[in-house]
Amino acid sequence: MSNNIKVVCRFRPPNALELKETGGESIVSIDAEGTTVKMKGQESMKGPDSQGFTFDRAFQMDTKQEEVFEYGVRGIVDDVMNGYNGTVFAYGQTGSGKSHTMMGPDIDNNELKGIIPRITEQIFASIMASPPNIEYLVKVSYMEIYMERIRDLLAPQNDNLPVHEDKARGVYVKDLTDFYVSSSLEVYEIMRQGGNARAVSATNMNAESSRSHSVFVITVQARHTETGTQKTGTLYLVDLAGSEKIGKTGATGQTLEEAKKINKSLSALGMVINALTDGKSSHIPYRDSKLTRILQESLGGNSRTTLIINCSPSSYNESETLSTLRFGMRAKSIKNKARVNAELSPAELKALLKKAQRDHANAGAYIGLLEQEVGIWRTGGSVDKEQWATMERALGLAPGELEKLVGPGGTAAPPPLPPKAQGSGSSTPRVPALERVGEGEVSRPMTPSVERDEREEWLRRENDLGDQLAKAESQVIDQEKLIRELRDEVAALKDSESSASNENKSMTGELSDLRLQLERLVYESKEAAITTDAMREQNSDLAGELEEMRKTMNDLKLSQKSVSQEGKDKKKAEKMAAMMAGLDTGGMSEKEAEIRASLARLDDAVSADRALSQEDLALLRRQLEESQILVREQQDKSKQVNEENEILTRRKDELEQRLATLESEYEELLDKTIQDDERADTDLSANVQDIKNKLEAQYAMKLEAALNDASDLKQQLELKAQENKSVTATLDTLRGNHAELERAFKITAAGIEGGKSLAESAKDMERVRKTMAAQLAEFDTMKKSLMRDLQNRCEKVVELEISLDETQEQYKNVLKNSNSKAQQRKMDFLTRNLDQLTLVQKQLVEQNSSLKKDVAIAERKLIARNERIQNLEALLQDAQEKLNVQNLKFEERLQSVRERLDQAREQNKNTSNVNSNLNFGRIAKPLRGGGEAAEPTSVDAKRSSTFFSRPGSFFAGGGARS
Ligand SMILES: Nc1ncnc2c1ncn2[C@@H]1O[C@H](COP(=O)(O)OP(=O)(O)OP(=O)(O)O)[C@@H](O)[C@H]1O
Repeated sequence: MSNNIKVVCRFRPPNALELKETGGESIVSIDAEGTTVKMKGQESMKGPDSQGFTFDRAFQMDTKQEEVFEYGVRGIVDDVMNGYNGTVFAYGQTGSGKSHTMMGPDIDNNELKGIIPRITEQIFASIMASPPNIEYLVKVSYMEIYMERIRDLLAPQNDNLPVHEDKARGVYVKDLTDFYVSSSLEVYEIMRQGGNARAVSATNMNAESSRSHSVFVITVQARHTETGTQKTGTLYLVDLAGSEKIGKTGATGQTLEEAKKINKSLSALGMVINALTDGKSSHIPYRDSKLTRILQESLGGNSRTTLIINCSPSSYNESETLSTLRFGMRAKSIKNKARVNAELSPAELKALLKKAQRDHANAGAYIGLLEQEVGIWRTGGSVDKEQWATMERALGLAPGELEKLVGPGGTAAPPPLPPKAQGSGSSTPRVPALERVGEGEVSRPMTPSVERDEREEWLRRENDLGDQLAKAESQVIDQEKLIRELRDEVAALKDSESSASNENKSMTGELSDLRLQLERLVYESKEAAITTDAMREQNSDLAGELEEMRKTMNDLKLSQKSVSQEGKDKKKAEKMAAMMAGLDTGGMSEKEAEIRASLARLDDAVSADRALSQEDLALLRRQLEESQILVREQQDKSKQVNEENEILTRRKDELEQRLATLESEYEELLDKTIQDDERADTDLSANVQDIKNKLEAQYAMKLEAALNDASDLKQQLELKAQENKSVTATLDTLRGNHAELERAFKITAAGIEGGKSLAESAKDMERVRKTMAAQLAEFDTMKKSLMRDLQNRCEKVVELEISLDETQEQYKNVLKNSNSKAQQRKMDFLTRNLDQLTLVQKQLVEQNSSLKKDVAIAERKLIARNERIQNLEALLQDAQEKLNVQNLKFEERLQSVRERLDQAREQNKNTSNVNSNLNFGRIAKPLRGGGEAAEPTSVDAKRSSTFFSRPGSFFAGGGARS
């Protein structure tokens, strides 16, 4: 039965972009019948396009989903339920509303849901309404054609399925997973699962644009449970990829490749339509693309097909809309030959067998007759023309009877055996479908120039080749993937190699830098050593200078000391002079001289035996008185000396006490000064310590000297006491002498007065004289010793005073040390000098040590760097070795990955039938309706049940509507 493709056109409302670009103005007008579309755009006004495009139906922008379904699709679903194949195509540019039409924006929304949900619902509604003696099996599959590869969306790992064709099934996709479904919800779930697996890539025109063709297949098998007859209707729901020109999508690179391939299948579709409609092509290029190959039956074959062309009403997409409308127009004239896909029941098969057996028996009888005739002819005999072997004669029919049976112009096909020849004689009804099978009628377009007998073999071979091709393609793809991975790996390795070489370079650079640094360090080290030596020399020079300065300082100190000693001596001499000046020895000497002169005169008088004159006596008396006065004076002086001695002793004690006080004060002050100095400058602590030590040494010396002096003074005091005693004794003696002199004078005076002899007087005088002389000598000696003693004492006192002065001076100096500016300056100067010297020395020492350290560090660094260089070289070598090892490992791993991949593929193939998410659909679920066979509820129900409600009607050809 021939039927044209139904083409409907649907316009969508202008989208945001179009509103923005053109203000939403529509350039489309549809006539009152709703069949002809006219475009008002510039391009459309030229040529035949200006006449408009007439379709089965043209839908306005505001057409409801239901309307499109009712007009364009419902009939096809009915036919599918009746065992016909059906196809619904959605064609149009990206964003023209294909998905909107096919699926709809919301499955659960009654108004908005698209064709596919409505089809699903209608199928199950029809099943529910069908009589219970018809058993249905509904199964679905979902695939995508992307980049000329068929991917199973319900088992996405199968991404390059081959297309097969055989006599029984026609064209089909091998190994495509199908799921049995028993409700719309299950269908939706499967669609969702498949939709998730779709390859979607955004383009500039529509963010949700799909650049793959999707094909949703619903197969409905209906089996009459009583007769066993079965028919199968397959519905293809095809959402084609965007038909726009590549330039407009802004596709480049990979997307451009995709677009080209997609366009290849779309242009193949166009070529097929052209070939089908131009009326002269003997070859239809179905095999040019996977899409046209799968849809071979839908285009010019065994299918009821509706093409929905989706268009934009805006001038912005005018050229795309025009090309879409032209496509629709061309497709409109395609003629299909839809037929029911029925399978023979056992009874039909039996009838067929019987017919074949009968034909065989007829042929056998005819052959036997012919052989008989041939035998006659061969033996030279002849057979009358009337007796020639014919089928009629073989079958025992009257002449012309066979023609009556098969009809005029019939073929030489043997007529059915007469009832007698049919054995049982049971009548088998004529089955047109069986006759078609017997006649080899095939509604599918046949491959030209291939003999029908060879066709099966040819298809088998083609299928095998298709399998091999798919396998090879998969292998190629895998290989390409592998190559890509290997390329990536190689690139990564190259990168790592280049980075390693860069690292190597940088390390080499670093190495050379390090070497340079090393050389520089060696050079610097040498220089430092030289500098150190020079510094050492300078240091020793400076140490010498320091030593000299110290010596000079000591000399200066000594000279200062000697100067002060000289001054001290001078001072001492002066003091001694002043002290000694106080001691009036001259008077005594004069008196002594006078006494001595008187004694000499007395001696002279005694020796001359002359009597002493009154003058002499008066003189003697006077001298005696004077002597007495002198003695008294001497006594006074002695007393005075004693007193002075006591005073001196006291003063000495005082001085000693003061010295002790001063010493303690000095110590305190020294400590204080040192502490102050230490606090003020801890760096000077060493110097202060030096000074302190020196001062302490000086102090110890002075203390020792003072103690020595004190002990000397004690000794001298003892001596003095002894001398005092001796002076006292002398004084006593002198007193005795004086008393004796007085007595002698009295005697003399009495003698003179009493008339004693001169001789006695002379003797007495002599005695007195001798005594006096002895006493004088004694006195002289004593005087000398006293003078010596006095001088010594004076010296000691002076020394003590000087020592005291010095101590005071020192004390003052110490005081000044903290106060005196000059001293401070001097001290500061000296300290500075000392500091500077110390600093210089320190610096030199530090420089020296730092240089030594630097040299040591440099040497260490050098060693470390050398080690690092060696390490780095070793690491580099290691890395290269590792790289090689890794390379080998990688290759091994790659090999194992390949093997595992192959294994996984194998397993996948085996397990592809198991889908955890869709585990409800792998078992056939026969569905039976609860509808009344005799009273169908609707036209559709009628359609779906006509077949089986009247068994005879099946064989009478419950044909699809044309
Ligand atoms: N008839 C319509 N009524 C209202 N909106 C529509 C209609 N047709 C399409 N649209 C809207 O236009 C936009 C694009 O539609 P859709 O996605 O169906 O285009 P498409 O042709 O399937 O695109 P693609 O080729 O990318 O799949 C969507 O937002 C959709 O809702």
